[in-house]
Amino acid sequence: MSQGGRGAHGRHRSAGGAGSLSATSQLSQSLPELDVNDVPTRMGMPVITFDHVTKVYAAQPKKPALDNITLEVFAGEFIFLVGHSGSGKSTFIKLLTREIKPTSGKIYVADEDLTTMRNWRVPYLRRNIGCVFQDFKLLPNKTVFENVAFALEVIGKSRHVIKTQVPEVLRLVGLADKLNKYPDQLSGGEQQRVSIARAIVNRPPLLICDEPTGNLDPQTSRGIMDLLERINRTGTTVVIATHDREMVDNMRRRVIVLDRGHLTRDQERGVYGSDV
Ligand SMILES: Nc1ncnc2c1ncn2[C@@H]1O[C@H](COP(=O)(O)OP(=O)(O)OP(=O)(O)O)[C@@H](O)[C@H]1O
Repeated sequence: MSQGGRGAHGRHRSAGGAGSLSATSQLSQSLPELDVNDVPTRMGMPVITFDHVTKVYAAQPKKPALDNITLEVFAGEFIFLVGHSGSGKSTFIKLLTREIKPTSGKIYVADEDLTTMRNWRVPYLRRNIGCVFQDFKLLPNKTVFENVAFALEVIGKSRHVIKTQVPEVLRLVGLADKLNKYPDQLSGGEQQRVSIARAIVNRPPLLICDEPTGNLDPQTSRGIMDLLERINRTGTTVVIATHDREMVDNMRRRVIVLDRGHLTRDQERGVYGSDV
């Protein structure tokens, strides 16, 4: 076990000032898709770097939501982020998607410095991060196909790309026969599969899941975790915030424990543990 001692590189990288096309290609170049048989851990550039990150919300000035967090996540890793309610997991995720900024410290996603990133670049960052939530967040008046297609439409993909990629990703998540169903015609597990399909249809190198099995029974949860593991094997880096003890203990992946904003454990092939 290591206690979060990886140490960030402390690099100072420029966000660059190029136009939107260049911004997209820079991000996708720096967040490469890996081959199934070539999933290095701890090699090359980290996908995520937290370098002495502290986040203090104005409403709680004396109690940092995250306190001096330093860690690195490498391409192809599969990580559980665990901790009691209020320990800082959602804050960690919101920092990664640049929903919020740290009070101090540096955050990099691939080579991009999120702390100095201009607002206009944030949508390009988010194209490289798929997000899955506990409550699925599907559009109720769109079909399964349309929900997934919408994620491509909003980033300007052509009809040809949509017609090819949407059925392909729905096959991958096991929903090829539900294309024309509406969310309320699906089980919870199926709805979560749609939301995973939507998150990965643009092939982001990083997938972040906030309590993906929180609303699901144990058997359905296992199916969702199998799917996330399969996605990880294609090279996608997966970060999962969860309270699902059984899942964490069964899967034995890297476990990062937060306790009242502190990183208290960073364990290879970890368990949920009695400190959570
Ligand atoms: N917008 C906010 N304003 C003020 N304090 C906040 C805000 N969001 C979160 N906090 C506080 O920051 C701390 C960390 O909260 P956070 O939501 O990150 O925890 P969490 O581990 O995700 O909890 P849960 O498991 O319940 O989702 C808590 O003390 C919380 O009350």
